[in-house]
Order: sequence, then structure tokens, then C-alpha cells
Amino acid sequence: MTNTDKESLPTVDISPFLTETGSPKDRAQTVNSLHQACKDVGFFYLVGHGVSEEEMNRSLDLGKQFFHLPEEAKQVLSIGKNDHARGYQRLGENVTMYKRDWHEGLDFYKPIDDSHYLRQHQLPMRGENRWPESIPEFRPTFEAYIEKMKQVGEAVMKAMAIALGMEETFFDGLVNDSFWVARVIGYPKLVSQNGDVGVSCGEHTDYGCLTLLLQDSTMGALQVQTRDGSWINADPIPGAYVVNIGDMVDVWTNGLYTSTLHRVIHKGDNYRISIPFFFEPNFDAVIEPLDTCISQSGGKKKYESVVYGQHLLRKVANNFDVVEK
Ligand SMILES: N=C(N)NCCCC[C@H](N)C(=O)O
Ligand SMILES: O=C(O)CCC(=O)C(=O)O
Ligand SMILES: [Fe+2]
Repeated sequence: MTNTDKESLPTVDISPFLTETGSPKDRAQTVNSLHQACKDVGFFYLVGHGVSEEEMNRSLDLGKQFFHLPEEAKQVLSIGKNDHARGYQRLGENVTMYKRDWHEGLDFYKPIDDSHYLRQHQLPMRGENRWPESIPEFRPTFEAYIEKMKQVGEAVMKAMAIALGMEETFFDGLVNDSFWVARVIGYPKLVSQNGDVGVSCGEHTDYGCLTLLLQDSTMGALQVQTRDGSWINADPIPGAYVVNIGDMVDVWTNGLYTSTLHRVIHKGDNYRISIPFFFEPNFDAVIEPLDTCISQSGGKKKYESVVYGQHLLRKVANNFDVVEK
């Protein structure tokens, strides 16, 4: 059932696209609910994704274990000692719209080889992923988790292609080598400070195709802007992902599906963990508005074409505070 009521996000069941056995009727239902959700809010709960609550909780728990390590152990993985993108970012090192975000993070990107554009040009994100060695289960657990998330991302993009009136396989060649990002975020209680500290994570849109957000049971932290400008909570529902679409879907659809502003304000006493998986286009994918979407949205092309990797590089350049290492 698609719930479009103002106070809560709609739900999409992706299971008919993850198994071979999805009936035409069930697939149509998924496509319709996805279309409505992407048009109305750009945020929805995703169920039927095949990831068990146990797997979800294991990842969240490993994230928590990592952030509870002593600061020196975390600093070994610092992005400043690597490629300025892969690795650990201490509290306040992330910046959104020139303000420090009150969280710490650990980022993993799709591994690349020496022929990759990022290595050839000595750019951020060109390095190797940095895994916490003192937590041996961390790497295998996350690597298995990432594989699942890629499959879920591909399935949602298939349903989205149909929702847009394209062939089911339309996005395949644009996302089959997804330049994904898996981010583990730790949020201490937000305390008001002097200076330039903003919120837990300042308002922003995500950059690529889809964000599949796993969050712990903390309520009231993640907020989403609705079309009328008000903010609603995107609270966790056990077993469901909160999914939102990114800037590249906005471009493909000529604004028919919006990449919606969201932010995090965590004022609770607990230490919150979230794990967004950013399912993104291929690094070199050229993204441009689809003809069918241009005609469904007034006939005027709103965006120029963009290479995803270049969009990402521009965004990442503004993501971090310059700190002494
Ligand atoms: N790939 C994504 N979406 N990463 C998280 C973005 C958080 C906002 C970011 N500091 C910004 O200023 O865009
Ligand atoms: O922690 C959250 O709930 C959301 C984080 C987020 O929006 C992001 O990292 O892009
Ligand atoms: Fe986000």
C-alpha cells in the first residue's frame, strides 16, 4: 500500500524485482508505488529487500564498535592519511554548506585499479579502502553487506526504468559498474556550541541514484523536507530501509523525481548509528534528461548532461574541513 499522507513516508515492496517469481500484478504494484513515492516525496520505506533484521543489526553493531574505539585507533584510518575521502573522519571534520557536521564517519568506496581516472589524475577517492583491523569481522561482514546492497539497488533501478516508461534494462549499462559508497556514521548527542557547528548533518541532497539507509532505532533524528517546505521525520521502521533518490535521478527525470533535501538533528542522549549505502551510477556514466521525462514535465529540458564522476568530485571537494594532520 502506498501511503501518501503528509506525516509519513510511503512504502515500496521491491521483492517482485529481486526474485524470478514476481507475478506481473505484483511487479506492476511495485512500479506504481515507486513512481508515486518518487514523484511525491523522493523518500520511501523499502521492504522485501531480502536483508534480514539480524544482518542489519550486525552491521549497525559493528559500526558502533568502531566508533567506540579510542580516537588514536580511529585516526589510523584517517582520510587525511589516505586519499582525502576513503577512511575515517573525526567529529566536525565533515562540512555541509560551510558548517561543521556533528558526526564522525567511515567511508568505503568501490575499489578501483591503476587505470582509473582518479588514479591517473591523482584525485581524492583514488586510494584503497581502510578497514578497522582490530575488529576482524568488520571487513567480511561489510563486504557481504555491500554485495547485497548492490543487488537491491539494481532491482530498484529496474523498477524505476519501467515506472518511467523505459525498458526494464534501460539503466543497466549506466549502473552495472556502480561507483557506490558505503558510509558508517556515528552521531553523538548534538550539543549547542559557540562557533560554526551546525547540526548533526546539514541539509543536503544525495549525489547519485539511490541512498539505501540503514539506521538504528533512534527516533526523530533524520528529517525530510516535503514539497510545501515543512520538515517531517523519517523515523526507523524495523526491517525497512529508508530510501531516497539522488541528484542523478533528478537529472534523468528532468525533475519529475526530486532529490529531496534532508538533514539530521540528533538531540537524544544515545549515540546514534546510521549506515547509508549510496548506490550510484558508473563513474563515467553520462547522465541526461530522458525524452519521455522532458515531455512529461512541461517539454523544457531543465538540466545539461553531466558525467557522474565529475559531479561527485565537485561535491566531495566541499565535504571536508581542512584540518592539520
Ligand atoms: N554521498 C553522500 N550523499 N554523502 C553524504 C553527504 C552529506 C552532506 C555533505 N556534507 C554535503 O555537503 O553534500
Ligand atoms: O544519518 C542519516 O540518517 C542520514 C545521513 C545522510 O543523509 C547522508 O549521509 O547522506
Ligand atoms: Fe543524505
